[in-house]
Amino acid sequence: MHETMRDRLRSLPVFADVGTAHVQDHDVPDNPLPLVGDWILAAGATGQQEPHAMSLCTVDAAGLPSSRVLIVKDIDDESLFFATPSDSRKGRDIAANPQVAAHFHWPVAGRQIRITGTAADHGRAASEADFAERGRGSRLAAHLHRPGPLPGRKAALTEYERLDALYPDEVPCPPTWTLYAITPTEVEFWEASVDRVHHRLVYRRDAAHGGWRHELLWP
Ligand SMILES: Cc1cc2nc3c(=O)[nH]c(=O)nc-3n(C[C@H](O)[C@H](O)[C@H](O)COP(=O)(O)O)c2cc1C
Repeated sequence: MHETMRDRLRSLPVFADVGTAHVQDHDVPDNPLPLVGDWILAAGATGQQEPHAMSLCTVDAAGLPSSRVLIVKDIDDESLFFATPSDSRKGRDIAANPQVAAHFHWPVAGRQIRITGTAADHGRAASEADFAERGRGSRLAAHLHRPGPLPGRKAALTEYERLDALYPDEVPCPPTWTLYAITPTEVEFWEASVDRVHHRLVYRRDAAHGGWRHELLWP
């Protein structure tokens, strides 16, 4: 019998080999942000590639959502940071509507984190410091970003070579290169369990109390 796409998708294993260690009550910190960093590093230790890659969902002025993957460059007690051009689609969306959602999924660890919050430009000095720490290839490539269609891949390669010759030493930071801070209002930690009784721990920022409140959620 011909195997349909439906059959093939439904036969793929899910949560076949997830971890059995879960966040325990005594591990639950007051602030979720350091725990996000801990989970990224723990996912890396399981062999997960790019454990600091997250999807970021933005919404444009008309309410149309879009998402893409980004690298997290830093996490402090208030925010997660990523860098991108301010005139990119996501940059224009954030200028129109700072509400964002971010998401990590680490299949090997059987974990995900969902974040909602607001994104804001973290300032010129921080953006330039981020740019200065990038490798030469990615600093040059940042200058390739521009709106509108690319006539062909050759045009991008030729432009890259022109930039390489133009900037033999220092590569200047493009004025649009921006380090953004995502300040979460909600962070949910989710862990798969082989018995399907998954673990969910949600933190919500509590403005009145000036900190975070957390609770468990039904699977
Ligand atoms: C693993 C991975 C990491 C990425 N990291 C970044 C990043 O840190 N910054 C960035 O601007 N784009 C990054 N990208 C490319 C983005 O996903 C996206 O294609 C690009 O930023 C254009 O997005 P936009 O048109 O929605 O603004 C990454 C893609 C992948 C797959």
